[in-house]
Order: sequence, then C-alpha cells, then structure tokens
Amino acid sequence: MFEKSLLAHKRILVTGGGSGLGAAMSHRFAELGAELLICGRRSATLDETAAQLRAAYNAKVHTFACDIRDANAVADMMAAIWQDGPLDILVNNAAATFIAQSEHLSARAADAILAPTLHGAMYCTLEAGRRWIESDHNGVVLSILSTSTITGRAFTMPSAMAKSALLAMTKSLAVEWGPKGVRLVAIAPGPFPTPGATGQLHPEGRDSGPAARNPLGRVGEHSELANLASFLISDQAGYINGEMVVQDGGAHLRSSGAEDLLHWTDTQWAAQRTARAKS
Ligand SMILES: CCCCCCCCCCC/C=C/C(=O)SCCNC(=O)CCNC(=O)[C@H](O)C(C)(C)COP(=O)(O)OP(=O)(O)OC[C@H]1O[C@@H](n2cnc3c(N)ncnc32)[C@H](O)[C@@H]1OP(=O)(O)O
Ligand SMILES: NC(=O)C1=CN([C@@H]2O[C@H](COP(=O)(O)OP(=O)(O)OC[C@H]3O[C@@H](n4cnc5c(N)ncnc54)[C@H](OP(=O)(O)O)[C@@H]3O)[C@@H](O)[C@H]2O)C=CC1
Repeated sequence: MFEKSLLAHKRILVTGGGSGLGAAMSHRFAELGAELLICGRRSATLDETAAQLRAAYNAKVHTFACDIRDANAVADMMAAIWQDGPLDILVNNAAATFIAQSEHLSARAADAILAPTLHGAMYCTLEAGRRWIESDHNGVVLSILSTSTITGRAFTMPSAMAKSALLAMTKSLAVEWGPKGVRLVAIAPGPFPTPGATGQLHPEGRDSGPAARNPLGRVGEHSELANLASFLISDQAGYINGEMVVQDGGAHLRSSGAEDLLHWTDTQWAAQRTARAKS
C-alpha cells in the first residue's frame, strides 16, 4: 500500500503506544521505517511492545514511563527525547473514558477523564511545538479523537468534551503554527475494539452491537486505522492541515453510539456502579 520507506528517518512519539490502537500504530510506523518513542504509565507493557517492535522490524525504540497528566513529567520526557535529536511527529493517542450517568460524576471522576485526555495531550503538544518552533524544525501532531466531536455522546460527556477541545486545538494551532512549519491533523475513529475501550465502554449487560449498528456491519480493523495514521503523518499528506478524518464506517451518520444506554434503568446503572466499586 505504501512505499516501505514512507516514514524512514522519522522520530515518532506515540502516547499510550504500549497497548491498543497506540501499539497498532507503532507497529505500522516501525514497519514503514520510523524510530519509535512510546510512553505510558505501565513500564512492563511498554517494554513488551518495544521488544516486539525490535524483533519484528529491527526498529529503534525508546520507552518512557510517563504519566501525561503531570506537566512536569511531560516536560522531562520531551527534554530526554530531544537530547538524542529532534522529534518529527507526535501522536496524541493516550486517553481515558468510562460510561456513567453524568449526574453521578464527582469532580474527581470528571477530572480522571479530562486530565489525560485533554490536559495530557495539550501538554505534549505544547512541549513538542515549542521545541520545533525554537529550532525551526518541521513537526506534525496527529491527535486520535472521536466522532463525539461531531455528535456529542451521552454517558461519556467528559470524554466528548475533551475530544472536542482537542479538535479546537488542532484547528487553532493549524493556523497559528502552520506558518512556523508545524502541521496538525486528527482522526475520529469509530469502534475499533481494544481491551481498554471494550472494558470501559462495553461492560456486562450492555448490548454488544457496535458491529450490528454500523452501516458496514463491522467494527474497524486496527490495520485500517494504522494505515490512515501513517498517511496523515507522512510527507505525502503535507498539504493537509487542521483537518479531522472520520474513520467509522459511517456509524456517526446513524447514531452517536450511546443510544442503547438511554434504555438502561436506574437499577442497571446502580448495578454498574456497584460492579465497578467491587472490581
Ligand atoms: C468497543 C468499542 C466501542 C466504541 C463505541 C463507539 C465509539 C466510542 C468512542 C469513544 C471515544 C473514546 C474512547 C477511549 O478513550 S477508549 C480508552 C479507554 N481506556 C482507558 O480508559 C484507559 C485508561 N483508564 C484509566 O486510567 C482508568 O480506567 C480511569 C479512567 C478510571 C482513570 O483511573 P484513575 O486511577 O485516574 O481513577 P481513579 O480510580 O482514581 O478514580 C478517580 C475518580 O473517578 C471515579 N471513577 C472511576 N471509574 C469510574 C467509573 N467507571 N464510573 C464512575 N466513576 C468512576 C472514581 O470513583 C474516582 O472518583 P471519586 O474519588 O469521587 O470516587
Ligand atoms: N478503541 C476505540 O474504539 C476508540 C478509541 N478512540 C481513541 O483511540 C485512542 C486509543 O484508544 P484505545 O487503544 O482503545 O485505548 P486503550 O485503553 O487500549 O489505551 C490507552 C493507552 O493510553 C495510555 N494512557 C492512559 N492514561 C495515560 C496517562 N495518564 N499517561 C500516559 N499514558 C496513558 C495507556 O497506557 P497506561 O495504562 O500504561 O498508562 C494505554 O496504553 C484513545 O485516544 C481513544 O480515545 C476513539 C474512538 C474509538
């Protein structure tokens, strides 16, 4: 599909690159010649993925145990990255969400979603962008968002807010930083099952229908998202700036994906909260 050297010599940081869609993108980027830098909170997960990337593609891989909710930790990670040379591409992929009735969200619960999803991605973008601009080095920021930026989404309101804010960041900085050589793009994925997303969004008792509700009758393949991401961060997409590409099989044209939860009873929601408290 692509020239094997599409991402050769590119140094790419993927937040949350140790698991789920972040790991899928990291695999494809490494296959296309990139040097990978992956971060997350769990060192063991990062080390496992890094070993796979080295074994499969002979890739150069660095891992950073970094909680992106901590602005100082992000600054330290970026300083460490830049010691070996400039980064070329940042992929804002790490995020958190869970389903809940919004009237039951405590401030801490809302912050548990906003802190990594919005603030963490913004800290990473500002730290990378500042360095690119200071050193006159071109850069690309790809943010993994959601179709909730278009539809909103009941029962995952803080995630929808965070993703919408990151779309505003993408559009705003495309104009502000474009003249300085920094390009920003985004993907809005539909359902691409991962243990993280399925665990948070599809607990026991929820209908298992993202495939059935999809106009194409299926969920996304991780390789499909990884290929779109590879194109958008590559020089081949050099004239795309400030845009979000939706990759959801057309699902958001039909539903935000949360309507089945409108039929949940308060008893079901109470059971959901109890199950979480026990787990
Ligand atoms: C199959 C796919 C279907 C797709 C459908 C269509 C498309 C959907 C698009 C969705 C877009 C976004 C998707 C994603 O982001 S998927 C990624 C999911 N992955 C993760 O969330 C991984 C990271 N997760 C975490 O770190 C944790 O799970 C958590 C989010 C909870 C954060 O952990 P943290 O340690 O920070 O939080 P605490 O445990 O300390 O709790 C803090 C407060 O939050 C309250 N809380 C926690 N969990 C819940 C819950 N499930 N419901 C309500 N409240 C919750 C907790 O009680 C604390 O508050 P209090 O102190 O006030 O009690
Ligand atoms: N899967 C899907 O269907 C969809 C996913 N998306 C988006 O795609 C992206 C990836 O989702 P998915 O792969 O399913 O999610 P996962 O839960 O599988 O992965 C999330 C990753 O983010 C990392 N992470 C979470 N919090 C932090 C933090 N505070 N600091 C650093 N790293 C963190 C996790 O690592 P660790 O726990 O070690 O910190 C993990 O590697 C997200 O932005 C999500 O919103 C959007 C729409 C649909």
